[in-house]
Amino acid sequence: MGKLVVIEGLDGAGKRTLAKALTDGLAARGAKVVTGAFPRYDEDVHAELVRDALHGRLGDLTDSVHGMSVLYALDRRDAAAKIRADLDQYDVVLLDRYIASNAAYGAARLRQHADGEFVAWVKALEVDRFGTPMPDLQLLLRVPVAVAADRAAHREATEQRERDLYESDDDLQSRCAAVYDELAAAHWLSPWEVIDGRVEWDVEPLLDRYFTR
Ligand SMILES: Nc1ncnc2c1ncn2[C@@H]1O[C@H](COP(=O)(O)OP(=O)(O)O)[C@@H](O)[C@H]1O
Ligand SMILES: Cc1cn([C@H]2C[C@H](O)[C@@H](COP(=O)(O)OP(=O)(O)O)O2)c(=O)[nH]c1=O
Repeated sequence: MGKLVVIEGLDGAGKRTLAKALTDGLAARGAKVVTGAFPRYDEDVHAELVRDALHGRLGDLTDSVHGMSVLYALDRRDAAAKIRADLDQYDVVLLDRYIASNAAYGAARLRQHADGEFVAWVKALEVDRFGTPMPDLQLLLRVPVAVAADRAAHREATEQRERDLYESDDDLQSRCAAVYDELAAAHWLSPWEVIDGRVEWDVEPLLDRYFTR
């Protein structure tokens, strides 16, 4: 049975970059790794709707925090069987964003904290009701909001990728960073490790701690 490892953090924190480094590091240690990312924009109709909503194409849908969260949750519900099959076949299933993204962004939008009603609602929906697999380890890639915003802006300029509704809201990103810190401190759904994303990180100590065979 493989381990379900999740990378969480703000938009532009460097999650995609960390996923690549971890994948390479794990492969070098002989581990079989498969990676994925949520939302699955090009694979799932709910994720497609999320993209449309975040770019202003679904009217007032984005006004509803619960409505948006249900779409993200349905994307993961439809991926659950594949995640389970991958866990049978691989040593590590590495995901860029997962259930905690719904908890952090939704609670931040509602100005709640990690011990509030919304985070409990996400767990009840995704874990208890939908049976989406629980993570084994969650990695919070922690960077100051300004750094994440700069990186997201840089990527927008270099990759011609327009920032979406959440990405362009600095206050939301600040509140979201606070909820992420609380989720990590509470070890919500699994143990969490916090990685300092300001500096050039080294994944080897983390791999030594969790992935020695
Ligand atoms: N440790 C780092 N130092 C400097 N720039 C970084 C670092 N990690 C990522 N970046 C750059 O920041 C931008 C956003 O990184 P990315 O991995 O796409 O973030 P995310 O997936 O969290 O949105 C990219 O242009 C990437 O090259
Ligand atoms: C996966 C997920 C993402 N989000 C938010 C975080 C991001 O601001 C936004 C888009 O996800 P993101 O991973 O940033 O997609 P991309 O960078 O490829 O556009 O959705 C949730 O609110 N809940 C979720 O369950």
